[in-house]
Formats: sequence, C-alpha cells, structure tokens
Amino acid sequence: MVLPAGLTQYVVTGPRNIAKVFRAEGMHATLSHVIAMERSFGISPRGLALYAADDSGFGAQPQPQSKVDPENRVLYQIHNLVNQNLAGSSLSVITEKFQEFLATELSSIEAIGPDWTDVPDLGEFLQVHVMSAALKAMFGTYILSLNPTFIDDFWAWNPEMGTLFMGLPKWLAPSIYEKRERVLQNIMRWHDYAHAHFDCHKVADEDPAWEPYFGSKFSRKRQALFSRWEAMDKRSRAAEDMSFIWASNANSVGGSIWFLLELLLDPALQDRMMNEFRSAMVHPKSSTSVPTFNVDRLTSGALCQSVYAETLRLRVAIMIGRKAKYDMDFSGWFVKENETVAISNTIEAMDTSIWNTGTEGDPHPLETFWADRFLIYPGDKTSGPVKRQLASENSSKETETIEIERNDPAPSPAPQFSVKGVGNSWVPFSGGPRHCPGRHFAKQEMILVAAMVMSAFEIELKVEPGWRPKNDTKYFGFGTMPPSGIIPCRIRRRTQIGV
Ligand code: HEM
Repeated sequence: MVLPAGLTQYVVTGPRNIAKVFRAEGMHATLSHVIAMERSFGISPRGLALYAADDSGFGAQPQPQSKVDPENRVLYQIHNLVNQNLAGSSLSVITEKFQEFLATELSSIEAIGPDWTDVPDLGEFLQVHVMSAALKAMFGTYILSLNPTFIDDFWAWNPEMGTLFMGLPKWLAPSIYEKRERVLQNIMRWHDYAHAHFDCHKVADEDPAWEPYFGSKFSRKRQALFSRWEAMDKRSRAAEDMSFIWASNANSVGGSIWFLLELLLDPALQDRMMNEFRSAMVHPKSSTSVPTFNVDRLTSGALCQSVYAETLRLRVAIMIGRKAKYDMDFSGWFVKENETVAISNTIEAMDTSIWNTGTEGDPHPLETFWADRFLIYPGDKTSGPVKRQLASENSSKETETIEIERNDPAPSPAPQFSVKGVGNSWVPFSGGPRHCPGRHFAKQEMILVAAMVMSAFEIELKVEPGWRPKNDTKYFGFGTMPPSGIIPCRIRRRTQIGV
C-alpha cells in the first residue's frame, strides 16, 4: 500500500476483525489526522505541536499512559463538540437552513427557465449550488459574500488534497500550495470579519440559533473552543475549519452527484423515487419555487435509504487507520503493539461471501449499482443486503426467539430498508469512537438534494447511449470518489412542481 514515508500498515478484513478494530479498547487513532492537518490543511507550527502532543485518544477518559494535560485534549474536544452538535436539535437548525438556502439558490438561477438550457457539467452545477447552501447553513453568509471565489478556490484545491497528504514538497509544486493558501486566506478573512462583528461566545439558549456572521450556534461553539488554546492562532483556526469544510463537502457533494445520476440513468427508478419524494413534500410558496421537505419522513423512505446506502457502498473509498495499543490477534494474524492497521471500506463492500448479488436470473454483481440491494421484500427470501445462505441462517435463528401472536397484523407488503447482517461490511463512515460525526447530515443532504432538484427541474443527460460514469480513482483512499470527467446535460424548470 502507498503511504507517506514512515507509515506501514496491515489491512484488516472481514466483519469480525473490523468489529475488533472499531472496538475502542484495543486501538488508537493514527497520526494520519495530524499529518493531514499539517500537509493538506496547512496548520501553523504552533497548532501542529498542540495537535501532535495530544496522545489521549478519543475516549471520554484519556488513555492511561497519556502525557497531555486534560485541558489540551484538542482532538478529543473538537471531535466531541462536532459529535454533539451534528445530531438532535442542533442539527435540525442546520438542516432547516440548508433546505432554505438550497431552495432560494435553485429558485433564483435565472438562466434556467421553462425551456431547455444546456449545462456543460452537472457535477459542477451541484458543486456550486449544494456547497453554497451547506456553507451558509453551517457558517453563515459572510464566508461567501466576503470571498466571492471561495467555492471555485475550494474545488480547485480539492483534487490536490491527497497529493499534499503524501508529502509533495512545495518546491516541486508551488501552484498546489498556492491553491491551499487561497482557501486558508479566504477562511481567515471571514474569521476576522465575523469576530469583529459578533461575539462567538454567545451560545446560550436565548442567543440566536443562526446569524449571518458565524452561522450556526455550532460554528460559534467551535470558535469559542478554539479560543481556549493560545496555540490555535489565526492560521490554525482556519486550517481546522478548512479540514471540516473538506470532510463535509468533498464527501457529501460527491455523494449527491452520484445519487442524482443514478436516478437520471434509470427512468423507472426515478418514477419510484418521485413517489417517495412527493409523500414528504412541503408545498412550495409559488408554483415555480423549489419545494422543501419533511426531512424525517423523506429520509426514512425505504427506497431513498437503499439508494443512499448503495451509492456510498460503491462510491466511497477510504482507508481508516488505527494503531494497536497491545499485541492483537486477528483470526490468527498477529499485529504487535504500536503497529498500524487499516480498514478499506471498499474491500468490505465488495465481499461476495457476505453481500447479496441477486439471483441467477436477475444477477446484481457488487461492482454495479442495484437500487434495491438494501431492501427486504416481505416473503421474498432472495431480497435484502445479505447473501441468501447467510440470510436464511439469520432468519432461522430469529424464528427460534420470535413467536407470532395469533392477532398480529398481516406483514406489510411494502419493502423495508435494512443493513442487518452487513453492519461491519458497510463502513463508509468508519465506526467506533471516531465514527464520522457528520453522517446524519450527509444522509439528509444527499437525499434532500435529489428530492429538491428532481422536484423543481427536469434534467436530460447529453451522453452516448449506454454511457456509464466511472469513479474518479484519483480520490481513492480519501473518501467519496466523484464521477470522472464532465457530465453534460440540459435542464428546464418543471411547470408543475414534483410532477
Ligand atoms: C458521504 C459523506 C461522508 C463520508 C463518506 C464521511 C466519512 C468519514 C470517515 C470515514 C471519517 C474518518 C473516521 C475515522 O478516522 O475513523 C470521517 C471523519 C469526519 N467527518 Fe465525515 N464523512 C461524510 C460526510 C461528513 C459531513 C457531511 C460532515 C460534516 C458536516 C463530516 C465531518 C467529519 C469530521 C469533522 C470528521 C473528523 C472526525 C474526527 O476527527 O473526530 N463528514 N468522515
């Protein structure tokens, strides 16, 4: 495996071994987070020293051998803050604002009216509008109004994130470092302005849930937390926010592009999906404005969830690193204390001994997208994510314990979404104490984007018959791989929303 100098790792495979890695007690997170902060996000030397000194782990209690002052548990404290605020009522505010901004953004694209308009690249169209709405929801409107090129600058730097991580020196690629610098300078400009106009410590119940300077209360809490450490100078605060903006946008926007593409490539799937979208639609203010949705209803739709899960199964390729705290046994393979291991979500996602690959008459190889892979149809033993033989083993175990009451209602004919039996094989968000804290928002964002765009617009891809997009493997190992190349299409506004 190609790694930055000094890092060697073993790749751990199989659900039982994956579960062992995710269990907190035997594993540290690796240095890769600190390496990324230095190389990809350009943290200052002082900030880097603060991060590198944090050997306390991600548990609520610091590691017993940890030497860092509990006050300086920077990695744990930032992780914890994100985890607490990207769930529950704090997340609801952000999601609400995301919908509001995306609806306004899509409603006001003047170039697209009732007649077809050529759009050179669907990917770029979504990168601009989805990122704009997500940034404003999370961080307020000034981050963009002060930096009109922010979104272009971000997407110009994004493909180089991995190259920087691998340690490419500045003298060999000064232009890549300039791209990184532009994003950092944009964030610093926004931080200066926001701090000059609003007190980031205003995070009490009576303080606004959202304002235009910092955006969400969560964003203010981040700034207030950073201000506790002297070493978190201007550049380090900007680098930390840049890492967050990357973690959220590079992954979710790529996922949103794929979700929408799968619908556009399959008209029958599109019809089925529109039914789920319509049942969760909150009617728009006017016949041409973009509708918003009841997010809980929308994201609990069985087909929506299956398409979302299948999209991430196929399009996310991440290497999740951990370091052994003591000698460990993985099904007869031994890893010594302090050696590093990695999990590849792609290896697990392609394991034919675990996953359902369809039937002889209706095959669905794991390399291909199957919208129904995560759906269990009542009475159909060939359905569901788990390979048939394993599924019947699981269900015979269940029938031993579940007694059916005589008056039980007949089973619903509707399919149910399920990840039962593939929990440690579907791991695009990692797991254990470092489970991606943005996973709830990522799911909402991807499904909302498809629902809002498809309800407001008709889109026709301008591609050769039989064209299938491919993953851009430049991003392999770093998260969601967007489709490679451009996706020309034409778009027009629906005259009747959602129909
Ligand atoms: C499809 C979308 C996404 C995927 C596949 C994804 C995946 C991941 C993975 C695999 C990790 C590393 C966990 C580890 O080291 O074990 C991670 C970390 C992280 N993700 Fe996500 N993510 C996504 C969306 C988001 C979103 C939308 C946000 C924020 C709104 C977010 C915020 C973060 C943060 C802050 C971390 C670092 C956590 C820490 O160091 O404690 N992610 N993500």
